[in-house]
Amino acid sequence: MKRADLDKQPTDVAAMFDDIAARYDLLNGVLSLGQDRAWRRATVKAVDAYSGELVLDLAAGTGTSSASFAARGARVIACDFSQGMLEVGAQRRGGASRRGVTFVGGDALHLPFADETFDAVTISFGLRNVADVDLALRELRRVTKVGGRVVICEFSHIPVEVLDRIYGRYLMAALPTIARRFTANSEAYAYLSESIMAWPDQPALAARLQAAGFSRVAWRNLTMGVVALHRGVRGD
Ligand SMILES: C[S@@+](CC[C@H](N)C(=O)[O-])C[C@H]1O[C@@H](n2cnc3c(N)ncnc32)[C@H](O)[C@@H]1O
Repeated sequence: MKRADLDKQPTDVAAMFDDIAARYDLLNGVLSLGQDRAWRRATVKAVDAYSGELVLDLAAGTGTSSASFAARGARVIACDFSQGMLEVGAQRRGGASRRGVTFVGGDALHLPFADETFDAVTISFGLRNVADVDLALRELRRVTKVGGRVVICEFSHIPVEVLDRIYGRYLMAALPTIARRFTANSEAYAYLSESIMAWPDQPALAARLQAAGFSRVAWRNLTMGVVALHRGVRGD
């Protein structure tokens, strides 16, 4: 059983997701108490992709969100460095390039795309897992066209302290226990809890987006801040 630690060594992270790929989407629904669908709908709305646009869905995993962007007519590159996640995604869609979604292997820290390629770039529940968040943000900016947009959907923090503490208890105690019933690799879900607790809050992530060169940065809380949607624009 593979699990990553908070140093997020790329080989450990990729191996962990290879390991859980087959049950990944099922577990998302269970552990989020069904909220994941609403989070994805909000992300699709924020990306606001339209017909003819080229969208990068980075750390796309099995391409669950990528499919929703493509359903609006955009062409979507679903990029990830876990071969296992990409394979499950391609299998479910009947091929590695089908119905507007093309699965591509690639590392967020060295994106295999030319400068200013995409109309919009987005990453859902992926940024928290990369070893160098600031480098990944700079890479996202590099491949975005001038005037293009970035949308980050990531677990975050509930701004009301007492609620955040209760949520922290769910993360550290209940979540791995529930995961144990559904997957042989419950250790991966202990990593999930730890990495959420250690993740920067909403204003701190916004500051890092700005430091990476995005402008008009703003965010919106979903489920009281359990998840936050950050967005920004590449200004020049
Ligand atoms: C929690 S999953 C999210 C998958 C998908 N975006 C979703 O919303 O279901 C995190 C994904 O990030 C990918 N990932 C983590 N670090 C990465 C990196 N440096 N480059 C590319 N993908 C990465 C993992 O392989 C995994 O598929």
